[in-house]
Amino acid sequence: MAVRSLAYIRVETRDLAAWRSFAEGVVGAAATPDSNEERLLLRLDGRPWRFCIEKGEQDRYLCAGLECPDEAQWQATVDRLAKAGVALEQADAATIAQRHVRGMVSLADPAGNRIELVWGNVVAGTPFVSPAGVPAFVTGEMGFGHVVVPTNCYDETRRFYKELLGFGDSDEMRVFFPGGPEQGLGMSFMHATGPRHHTVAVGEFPAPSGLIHTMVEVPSIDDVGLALDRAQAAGVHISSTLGRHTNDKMISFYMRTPSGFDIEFGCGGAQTADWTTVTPTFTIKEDLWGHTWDFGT
Ligand SMILES: Cc1ccc(O)c(O)c1CC[C@@H]1C(=O)CC[C@]2(C)C(=O)CC[C@@H]12
Ligand SMILES: [Fe+2]
Repeated sequence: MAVRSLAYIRVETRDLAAWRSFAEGVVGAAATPDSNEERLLLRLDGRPWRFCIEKGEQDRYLCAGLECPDEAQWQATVDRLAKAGVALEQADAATIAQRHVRGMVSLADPAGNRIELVWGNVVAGTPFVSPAGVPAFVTGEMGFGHVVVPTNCYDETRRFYKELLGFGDSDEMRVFFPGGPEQGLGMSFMHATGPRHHTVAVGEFPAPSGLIHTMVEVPSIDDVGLALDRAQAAGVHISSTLGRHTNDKMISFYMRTPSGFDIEFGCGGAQTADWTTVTPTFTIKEDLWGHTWDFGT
């Protein structure tokens, strides 16, 4: 009765052309033939798409597609949410077809972050070919990566993911900013049932775009370095230099998307096959090395 992975995200943008050149030329995602002036669908793997970028009036993150492994687990999770009094919106057939899933309800977490709870593994049937030569993205049963969402009600938001969506604690930390609160700002990294270290993290930070960042993973450090070269050549804002996180051991850098949030681009993230074998950590130094931040404007 739990979420296994991050299936997709949806994003709104005023500038679809900017997103297309960023996604294809820098990230190395592949725009699908279904893309048009209203909607850019981006592949990272054998799924029909992982990012849906929609033309709109604002630049902002819309929602995460969180996936249950099968219909029974999805239904049990939906029932638990309903019993807890969470407002659920049943998706119609057209929406389910557009998302390339088998079932979907939409809802919000206590901080107002939108979630589409889905099930179904639709296979595109054509190979993923990166236009930037990325050999592959590390996805599969781990999902495509993670999202870090903002919250102004930290404890309640953590409880929601753990008690209602079946997440477990991987790591917690307090982040100290100059002029920030003395007790620091909370960050909570939570795992779904899949092996990825965290699928959702919540941070006590504001995020005007709606998202702090989303992460994609590639097989090797050279794939990360080549992406950093492409980002710098394209004049993309580098939000953080290369570094290695203490908690999930990922080596990554962060860059600014046209919608104002960051993409973390990394490799070497820790995986756990059996979550009963690990004790959640509390990290007091965020990085083993690197990750110097430039939050920009
Ligand atoms: C610390 C950490 C561990 C694993 C991750 O996948 C990960 O993204 C992070 C960094 C989280 C976090 C952030 O995203 C925004 C800027 C933050 C708050 C910092 O200034 C330090 C930690 C950073
Ligand atoms: Fe991250």
